[in-house]
Amino acid sequence: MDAFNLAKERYAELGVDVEKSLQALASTPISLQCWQGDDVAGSENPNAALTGGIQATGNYPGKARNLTELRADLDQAIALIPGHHRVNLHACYADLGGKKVERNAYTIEQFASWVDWAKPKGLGLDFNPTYFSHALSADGFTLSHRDAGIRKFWIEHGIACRHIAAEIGKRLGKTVISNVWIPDGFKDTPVNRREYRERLEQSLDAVFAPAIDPALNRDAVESKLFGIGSESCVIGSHEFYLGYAVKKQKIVCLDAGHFHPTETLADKISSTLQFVPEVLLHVSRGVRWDSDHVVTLDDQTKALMEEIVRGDFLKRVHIGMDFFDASINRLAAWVIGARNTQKALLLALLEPTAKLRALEAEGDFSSRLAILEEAKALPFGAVWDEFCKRNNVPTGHKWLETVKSYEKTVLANRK
Ligand SMILES: C[C@H](O)[C@H](O)[C@@H](O)C(=O)CO
Ligand SMILES: [Mn+2]
Repeated sequence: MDAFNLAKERYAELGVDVEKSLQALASTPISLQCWQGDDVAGSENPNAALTGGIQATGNYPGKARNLTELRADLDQAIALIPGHHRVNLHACYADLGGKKVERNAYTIEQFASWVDWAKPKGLGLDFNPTYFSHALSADGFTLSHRDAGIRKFWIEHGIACRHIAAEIGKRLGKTVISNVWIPDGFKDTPVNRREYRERLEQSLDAVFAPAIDPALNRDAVESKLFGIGSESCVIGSHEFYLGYAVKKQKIVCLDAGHFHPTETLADKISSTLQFVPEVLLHVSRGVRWDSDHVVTLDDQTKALMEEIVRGDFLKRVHIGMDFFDASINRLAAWVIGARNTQKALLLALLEPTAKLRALEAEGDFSSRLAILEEAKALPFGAVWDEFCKRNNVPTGHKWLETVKSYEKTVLANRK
């Protein structure tokens, strides 16, 4: 018997249907963040500084210099990730065609070429208004700004982006998840947090006022603990957005790097989903701070996927990645991060959850712990390899050969 069929038997002994797990994995897309391909430079002015308290560190050669290169890199990375996936766009990746268009005047016209690229591949797209790297966010404030004119500009940008997202959803026939993240915050202790948060609530109400078909676009809000330059206070904190999302029934975006290092996203899934309809994940890896390292198959990511599967939440959780590592091959970063996110999910899907639940319900916590620990030694690798084979992507580290050859033939020519 081959390794996969032996693995199937081992899992079946614990009541796990491997084929069902593989089906669930195949129908769970991962949204690949386009900004990993060019260090969050965007297409408006790729040489402008990245602001908003986020940083891509490293200078690995070959970063995409325009949308054509970025899409080619995405195509190559996606070809090495098993399953069907999505690409997460930021508004600053508008296709301006050499024209000057302000962000509050963006329409589907600036994103039509993304749709044309995605549609024949069956790729879904997600969207984000861009509230950073812009003259009107230079002092670190956008939707909560004390200047009404600046707030108006960013509200208009937010509304424009929701309409763009809805049109993308319509053209692709796939719902777009739009995520609002703003950098607003204080380096030093403010004395009027209240006023900033009241203004943020009013601005968000204005952004979300136009009714949009939820089958085309759904809105998420993303909190943060601190950023570079907003160490003392972030206006859009977790409590702020959780409260807002519960009140307005919006999607809560949980970024793995946006909490205190001793907190885990895993524990937040079931409590958040008790009060809001859906959760969007920014799967990431903070090393000592919100450093946006590439996702590894670490305990945090495994625990996160376990909670989603154990709570039967897969249909209510959108899985996206958010890291930007410029110190390694940028395609490799996408592939490593996405494959690890999927491996963590597969591990969770292969857990003998029904058996464990029954033991827990009986109060037999000794057996629960014993089975949980023994399950860690089950032959998961053979199931992962089978998933890769069925999806015509390389097993093991063989995908690296393709990335290396792409580096030599394509990336090396980008000087
Ligand atoms: C580029 C993204 O919008 C950004 O990373 C945001 O999601 C975030 O996590 C900021 O820290
Ligand atoms: Mn994020």
